[in-house]
Amino acid sequence: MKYTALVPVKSLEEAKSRLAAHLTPTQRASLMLDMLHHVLSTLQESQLFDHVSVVSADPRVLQKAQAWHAQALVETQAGHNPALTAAAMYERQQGASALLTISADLPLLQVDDVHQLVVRSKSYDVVIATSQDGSGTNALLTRPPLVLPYLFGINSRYRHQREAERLNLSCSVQSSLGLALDIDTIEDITALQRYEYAHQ
Ligand SMILES: Nc1nc2c(ncn2[C@@H]2O[C@H](COP(=O)(O)OP(=O)(O)OP(=O)(O)O)[C@@H](O)[C@H]2O)c(=O)[nH]1
Ligand SMILES: C=C(OP(=O)(O)O)C(=O)O
Repeated sequence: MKYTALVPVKSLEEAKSRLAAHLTPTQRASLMLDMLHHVLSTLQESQLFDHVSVVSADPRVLQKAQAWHAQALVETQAGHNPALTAAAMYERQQGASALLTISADLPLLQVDDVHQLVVRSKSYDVVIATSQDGSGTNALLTRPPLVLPYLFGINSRYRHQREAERLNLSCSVQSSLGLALDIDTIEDITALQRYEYAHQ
């Protein structure tokens, strides 16, 4: 079984747009890259993946991805779902038998979170890791790749679950702090700072 991980990253100028009122463009780009570095390091440290890829339209992101020992995939189809679909087709061609798609903005992600996802995927076709409010998808592990179409966007957790049901795929939902706390809003940054203060 060849597990591969795929991390989609928006162009830095557009990333973290919900933080535009609070952070300068330089701060947003550097926050994004710091979080990406953490996610890539955690995936690599887990030693669960044949390799880790980053798909982005941004040359700066792709350059960093390579420097951090990930494979850089140029976004050939614009937008979150099309970019992932094209990249997943490529990974499938390269022999991936299971594919984890995971957000780049998970600063509390730990090896154990990733380990649990992979363990669960041995018994299910699809594993979904939810965002904090339960409505989004922060990670999606499918075996084989593309057995479920990517439906990221509003209420994607429910849309992925319903589509899995429609396609008669077994599906499990996982929630853990490391997978749930994605940094989108100023409230998320406050929650992260509180967590770090309490655990320092
Ligand atoms: N390659 C690629 N990745 C994307 C695209 N849209 C979103 N992502 C990535 O998908 C994950 C979740 O993205 P969002 O939370 O929607 O976007 P964001 O930049 O983090 O935040 P907002 O701009 O505030 O929506 C992050 O890793 C993003 O970088 C896209 O069009 N192309
Ligand atoms: C973050 C999500 O999607 P998008 O990036 O497309 O808004 C999601 O589906 O939880």
